[in-house]
Amino acid sequence: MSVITSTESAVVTTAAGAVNLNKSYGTGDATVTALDNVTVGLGAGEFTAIMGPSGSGKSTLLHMLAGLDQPTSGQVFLGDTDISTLDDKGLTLLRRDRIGFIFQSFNLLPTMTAAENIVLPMKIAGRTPDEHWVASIVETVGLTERLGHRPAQLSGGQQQRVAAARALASKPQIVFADEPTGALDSRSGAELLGFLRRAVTELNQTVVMVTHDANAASYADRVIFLADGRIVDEMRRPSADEVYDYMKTLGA
Ligand SMILES: Nc1ncnc2c1ncn2[C@@H]1O[C@H](COP(=O)(O)OP(=O)(O)OP(=O)(O)O)[C@@H](O)[C@H]1O
Repeated sequence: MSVITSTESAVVTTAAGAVNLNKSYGTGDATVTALDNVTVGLGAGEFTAIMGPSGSGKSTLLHMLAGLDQPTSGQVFLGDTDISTLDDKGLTLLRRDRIGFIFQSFNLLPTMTAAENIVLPMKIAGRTPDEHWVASIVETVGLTERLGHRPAQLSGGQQQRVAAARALASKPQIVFADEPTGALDSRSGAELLGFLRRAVTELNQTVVMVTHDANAASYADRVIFLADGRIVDEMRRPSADEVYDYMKTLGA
């Protein structure tokens, strides 16, 4: 989508977005509307957080934007590609080549070192990692001393930083993170969020993160609020307190 989104602070190119996106589960009386006519553009080179009460549609929106699930109706764009028109094979290639993922569970291979885990998806895809880029990611994530360690020899926070480095290693167009600090203590969570922040500010990456945590959202450039499957508001560079107070008005 080549839409340019104008904000009070900058003109931002859209990295991904949705137009009139709807997602329902089930049929008849049992139908659940998870997303209700969502239109949104996500800025390139920005860190966007998606917040909202439990069941508001955050994960559903992230899954649709990342090509992990098909919408009931509407369009989803990654750059200029309308991904709602792609078949399963096209979506698989798009996820492999153009998107990075960070999940709550780190999903590292236990028999491989941190360094091997970081470049594994690229090796599987038959791509040669850009060594300079991978080195800058590893340095930014603060893992240079740990590259020869296996996941079991790393703390949870270090494992999640390996997973984050893996997500960014192929220079994806966008990184989607689903509750990336959910399994971390607050200090490890802060380290991971600091890394995502630097990846955007210093390495010009694009990150979109679902979170329940107002403090985590305060690392973002923009926070989008969902309620009952709709976007109800957004804030730019809010403090944790501003996010927390707004979430209370949503009943969360
Ligand atoms: N596979 C599914 N089948 C049926 N209903 C679903 C399915 N996935 C999600 N839903 C429903 O869609 C709505 C939105 O769910 P979603 O997981 O996107 O919310 P969320 O904001 O991410 O919630 P949470 O913060 O609790 O993870 C909820 O009412 C949920 O029960």
